[in-house]
Amino acid sequence: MVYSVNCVLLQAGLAKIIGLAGETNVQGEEQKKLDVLSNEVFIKALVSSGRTCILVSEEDEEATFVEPSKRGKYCVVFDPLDGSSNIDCGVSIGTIFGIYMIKDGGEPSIEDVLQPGKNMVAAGYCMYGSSCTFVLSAGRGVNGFTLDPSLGEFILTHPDIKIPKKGKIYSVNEGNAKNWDGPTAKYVEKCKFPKDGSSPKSLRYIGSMVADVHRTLLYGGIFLYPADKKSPNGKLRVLYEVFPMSFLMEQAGGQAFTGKQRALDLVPKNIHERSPIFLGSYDDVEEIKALYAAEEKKQ
Ligand SMILES: O=P(O)(O)OC[C@H]1O[C@](O)(COP(=O)(O)O)[C@@H](O)[C@@H]1O
Ligand SMILES: [Mg+2]
Ligand SMILES: [Mg+2]
Repeated sequence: MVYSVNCVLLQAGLAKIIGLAGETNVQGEEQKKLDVLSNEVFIKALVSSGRTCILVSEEDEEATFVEPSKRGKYCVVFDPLDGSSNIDCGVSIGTIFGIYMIKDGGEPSIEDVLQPGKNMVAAGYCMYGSSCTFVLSAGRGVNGFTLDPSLGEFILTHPDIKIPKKGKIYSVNEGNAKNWDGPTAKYVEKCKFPKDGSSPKSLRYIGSMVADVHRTLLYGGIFLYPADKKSPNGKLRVLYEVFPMSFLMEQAGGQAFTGKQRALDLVPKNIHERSPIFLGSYDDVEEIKALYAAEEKKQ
């Protein structure tokens, strides 16, 4: 609920607030005004909800520990504004979040969020696009809601989302191709020039994870942000990008793989850790898993 109200506010804010904030975040990335604003909006709302105890945001170097008088049992990890580079040209962006729960009566500690993604109790995202879409899983399937601006409410428009078992689209930043490892390069080659007589897959890449994953969830296919020679751990952040999207994919019948293991089994050592990620339709992820397994056998 807190999330959906804030997503309405952010959608409204998008019309007015574009441009740079003049700061960089902890990861050395240029912050946009909307990165800063959305971070403040979510932190304030989550603290005042009285339901949270630890907040981890992409935009803050350290986790926020909620003061005892306002504390609840949930830890929220979030990317307040995903796809910042697309703000100024009006392309879809979003908010991604995952939720952990501390044990009853326990004193919150950073270990409560340095947990594998499979321990999340819920995850979701909101996409601010041609419509404002809220996708949520509390561990029993995935549901999609669309904002009705006249009511100011999200309406259940996509009940029980299931990702197609196999897709016809792959989504990756091909500008990094010269630095990819063997299995990723082979997989993309297969997408473009299949040798089994099937049709080539179409390439679609927006550069906002939330939009690329949303399309993958609804239409099927695969989203890849692999490791490369320049970024051996990939680019996307484990806690608030990789885990929530992997959680949703599995709940919708798809898979999420890091190149080494099931993504949701990863145990992050720090709150801004990164990981390569391949997620989407079950059969498509199965193919890339086979290529990484073959590569491992060779070594
Ligand atoms: O421009 P690249 O290297 O393809 O990276 C695109 C990825 O970076 C991101 O924009 C990172 O998210 P932020 O905007 O939250 O930093 C993802 O949304 C997207 O998948
Ligand atoms: Mg992001
Ligand atoms: Mg962001």
